[in-house]
Amino acid sequence: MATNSSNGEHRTTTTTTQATKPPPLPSPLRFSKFFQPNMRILVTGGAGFIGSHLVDRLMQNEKNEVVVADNFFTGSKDNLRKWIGHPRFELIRHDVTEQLFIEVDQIYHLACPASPIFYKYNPVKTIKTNVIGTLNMLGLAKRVGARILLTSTSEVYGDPLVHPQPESYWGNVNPIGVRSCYDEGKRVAETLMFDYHRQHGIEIRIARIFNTYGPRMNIDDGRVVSNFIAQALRGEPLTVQVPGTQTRSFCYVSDMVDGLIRLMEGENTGPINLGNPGEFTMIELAETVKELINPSVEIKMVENTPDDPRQRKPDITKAKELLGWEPKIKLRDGLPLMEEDFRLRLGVAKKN
Ligand SMILES: NC(=O)c1ccc[n+]([C@@H]2O[C@H](COP(=O)([O-])OP(=O)(O)OC[C@H]3O[C@@H](n4cnc5c(N)ncnc54)[C@H](O)[C@@H]3O)[C@@H](O)[C@H]2O)c1
Ligand SMILES: O=c1ccn([C@@H]2O[C@H](COP(=O)(O)OP(=O)(O)O[C@H]3OC[C@@H](O)[C@H](O)[C@H]3O)[C@@H](O)[C@H]2O)c(=O)[nH]1
Repeated sequence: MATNSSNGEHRTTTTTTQATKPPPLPSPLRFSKFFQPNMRILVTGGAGFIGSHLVDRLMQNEKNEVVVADNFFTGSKDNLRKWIGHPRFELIRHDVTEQLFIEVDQIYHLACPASPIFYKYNPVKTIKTNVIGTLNMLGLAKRVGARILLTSTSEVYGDPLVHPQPESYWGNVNPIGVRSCYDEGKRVAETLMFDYHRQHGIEIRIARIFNTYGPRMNIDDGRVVSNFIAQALRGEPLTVQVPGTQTRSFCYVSDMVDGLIRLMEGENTGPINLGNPGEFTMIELAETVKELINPSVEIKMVENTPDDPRQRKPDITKAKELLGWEPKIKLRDGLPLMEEDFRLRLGVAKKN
């Protein structure tokens, strides 16, 4: 340290770089227990839509122990019903804006509301979840030497001026808009991931997820696929927000989980786009849902919300080359699988 007080100011300059401390060894007791997992995995946000499907897949490996930390803001214990009480599974009611002290080998950090309605509900909390939550999970990763994967988002590209979006595109985001608690929050989360990687040698992985859909989405989640399916089953008009020509690319959840696990297990930090490159306007989506689920339903144009991105489609060249991953399930095949789940939950039987 050097102190300069020649002009009355006290400036401190650090001249030494801090050496990275190796993580502590796991507790010796860990290896004296009857069951020895190969891997103890933390899934934050594991009670949510993507998180609970990820947990299902991770639990299939009998050498994994899975710990879920969730504050149940948009997630539910119901999504994890089949694992509660299982000896390799633990569920903790925990808010990631608070520190968490546990011993794990990998962290899938998903905790964050994802539907615009929910992330805009309490924007200050959303940005805290993204920034403080990610900081806390990186602190945990540093303390125990765990590898950490962040589920970032296509929203980091904002209202993109490059189409389709490659990972090298820096985006077009409104930093003071109503979506910024989420998209700027995720951008800071990505920055934190890379700074911990460069400064502390933490093993990081970043997935930029594009719109994902499937069973277990909240019925009143507010996102477009769940809205249209619920509306079609209830016989209500499908609400297309104007202009209706805005596009999205929809990935079925099992493909997404496959991509996330490949990214975690592979050698690349990312960011890597994970999404289905099939691109649809919202009018096309409404027409497809109408045709497949309820041809008698009406399509109604309604008001939109500010800063809605006009187009979105992932360039998945990197995912193909680096992870050997590409989605298998087309929209027309995925929608009926989600319809089945929504019918059961809404109690609407299929007419023959
Ligand atoms: N589904 C998509 O289309 C999509 C697209 C891009 C990115 N993502 C990202 O993937 C992740 C999962 O999304 P999802 O669709 O499953 O959403 P979701 O809302 O179903 O799940 C989010 C989970 O995080 C929990 N959570 C929220 N805030 C928390 C907090 N402060 N502490 C602890 N838990 C908290 C919720 O209760 C919920 O269980 C999110 O990080 C989201 O940003 C999703
Ligand atoms: O009822 C509806 C709901 C939505 N929409 C439109 O559908 C499009 C998609 O909206 P959604 O609410 O499903 O989601 P968005 O694409 O805006 O954001 C999504 O993508 C990126 C993720 O990070 C977010 O978590 C996710 O919500 C928007 O253009 C919206 O205007 C409708 O036309 N009708």
